[in-house]
Amino acid sequence: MTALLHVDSISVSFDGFRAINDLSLTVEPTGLRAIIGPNGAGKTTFMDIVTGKTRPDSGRVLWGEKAQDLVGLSESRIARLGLGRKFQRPTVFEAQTVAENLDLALRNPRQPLRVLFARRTADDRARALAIAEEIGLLPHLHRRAGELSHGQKQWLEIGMLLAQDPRLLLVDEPAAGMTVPEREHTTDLLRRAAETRAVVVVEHDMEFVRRLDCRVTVLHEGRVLAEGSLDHVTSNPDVIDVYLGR
Ligand SMILES: Nc1ncnc2c1ncn2[C@@H]1O[C@H](COP(=O)(O)OP(=O)(O)OP(=O)(O)O)[C@@H](O)[C@H]1O
Repeated sequence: MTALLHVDSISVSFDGFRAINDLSLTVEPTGLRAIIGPNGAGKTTFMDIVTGKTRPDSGRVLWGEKAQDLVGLSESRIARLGLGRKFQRPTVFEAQTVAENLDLALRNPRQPLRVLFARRTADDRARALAIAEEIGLLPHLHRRAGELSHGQKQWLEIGMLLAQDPRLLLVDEPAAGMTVPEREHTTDLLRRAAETRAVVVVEHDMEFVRRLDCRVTVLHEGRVLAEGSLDHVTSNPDVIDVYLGR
């Protein structure tokens, strides 16, 4: 299978400090991947580079069948190519209802002109309902997003990203601040989303990562320290030393 994303030997320094150090990493077109690692390992910087927020000093970020290099492209251009990013804190439109939030996302897909000229089609309506059901918010369609629980806001934002049908979804610490049932729902949601696209989850919570039941990449000092199943990486002595503690 051709990789969807191939990060090839990227490095970036901030004030002489190498936050990403010759990092190479490959993401397949479908499935879940968890990225873990101690504070300062470079997880956020990795996502910043892939999404065009930070430009690497060297290396390439190759995307899709044509291995297009994303380095130097704007964040909006990269998003339009099919990379969606979910930040840790939910950023939904609090004054709008769940339905309105999903509508906005559906009318703001990867073609920016569509948002200007779009009329709401029956198809959009059906998709909004399908997404609301998928994220578990069908009973809350007409509530303002600001009234939702933290977990529900996170699901709404994931739904808004799914509305844009990204080929790769990058999700930063989705389980933070969630109750146990909310975490279980989030796991299900991400796993289903990963049936048809790549989903990369940066997460500290090892129980959550275990539930994701996927390939895990451990970052340390800006490079890959270990990769494989969670059991494989957590039995690696280097990972135990730098991340898990003895
Ligand atoms: N814009 C910046 N300017 C200076 N240093 C930065 C900048 N961004 C990141 N760093 C440094 O780069 C290193 C990697 O940071 P990064 O946020 O990517 O780590 P992380 O793995 O996401 O950590 P955490 O788990 O704490 O979020 C850290 O030492 C951080 O202080």
